[in-house]
Amino acid sequence: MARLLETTGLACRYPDGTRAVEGLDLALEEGDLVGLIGPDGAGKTTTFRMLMGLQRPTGGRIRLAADRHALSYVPQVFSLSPDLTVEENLQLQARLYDLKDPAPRIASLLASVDLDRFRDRMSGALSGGMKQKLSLCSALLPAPRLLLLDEPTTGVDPVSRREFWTMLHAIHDEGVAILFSTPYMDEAEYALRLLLMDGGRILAEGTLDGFREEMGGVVAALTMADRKLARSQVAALSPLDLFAEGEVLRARFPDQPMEPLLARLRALPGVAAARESESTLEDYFLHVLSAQEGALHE
Ligand SMILES: Nc1ncnc2c1ncn2[C@@H]1O[C@H](COP(=O)(O)OP(=O)(O)OP(=O)(O)O)[C@@H](O)[C@H]1O
Repeated sequence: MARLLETTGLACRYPDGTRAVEGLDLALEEGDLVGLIGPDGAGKTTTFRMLMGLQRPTGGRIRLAADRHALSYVPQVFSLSPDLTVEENLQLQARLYDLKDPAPRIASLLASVDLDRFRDRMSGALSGGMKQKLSLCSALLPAPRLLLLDEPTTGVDPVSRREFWTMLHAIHDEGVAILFSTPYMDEAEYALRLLLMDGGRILAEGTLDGFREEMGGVVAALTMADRKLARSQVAALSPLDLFAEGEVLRARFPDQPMEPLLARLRALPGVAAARESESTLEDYFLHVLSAQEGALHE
């Protein structure tokens, strides 16, 4: 697969001393559909801004295989004019990209995201989901080979989110490589490859199945009658990982038959119920973070 973009040791330290990105090695290729997953403040936006040439790196380098127009970007915040209609915004962008005869392309892009009915609506009056679709059309106007999307679904309702992912997959099927960021762990399922980012660094790279295999073990999800008691009782069984997710306690144990383990857990004081669970990306994130903390304290 042809390499589209590569960074080595990419870093950004803001003037106030914040190290937003540290030593990022990233390679994106044709056919890629990569999710950059990390909590608020992980350094995702800063990474995108550096890739787009909007933020000057303070270390490392970026190599673009194709020319800059092969790269398009949908920023996190709606950045088209609210005072222009949907169609006018795209006409303006087409002019900025110096596209010849853009009308048929604008029409087909609007139809592909079901926005053609709203072409005369002021962009500022669109819903969050519709604004996202318009931003997507704008980014696709110059027919990019690589599309960068910074948290495209943050603040979008669940139905529109699903619809947005269907559209993105169609775009990917047409041969556009995609790098998206998200703080939502459940959106990992939409990516073919995952990069987990925190504190300006990539903590892990791979697939959800690969992460599950690496972690190994079996996971039990416990409902607690008494949180404190349940936690200390389960901790006494020396699980590999243990953390609370809302009202549920998740515990990962070494590989073993599930039913006897569940029976043992159900019998513990403070535990109301126990069932088998599949490892999630959140489990892996916490697993990696706690392994790092462990390494720091060794
Ligand atoms: N202009 C700036 N000056 C100083 N620090 C900044 C600046 N912009 C971002 N930061 C800090 O850099 C770190 C990374 O921020 P960044 O916006 O890249 O993260 P993010 O993963 O995109 O999170 P979010 O979803 O909150 O935007 C954070 O600690 C943030 O507070």
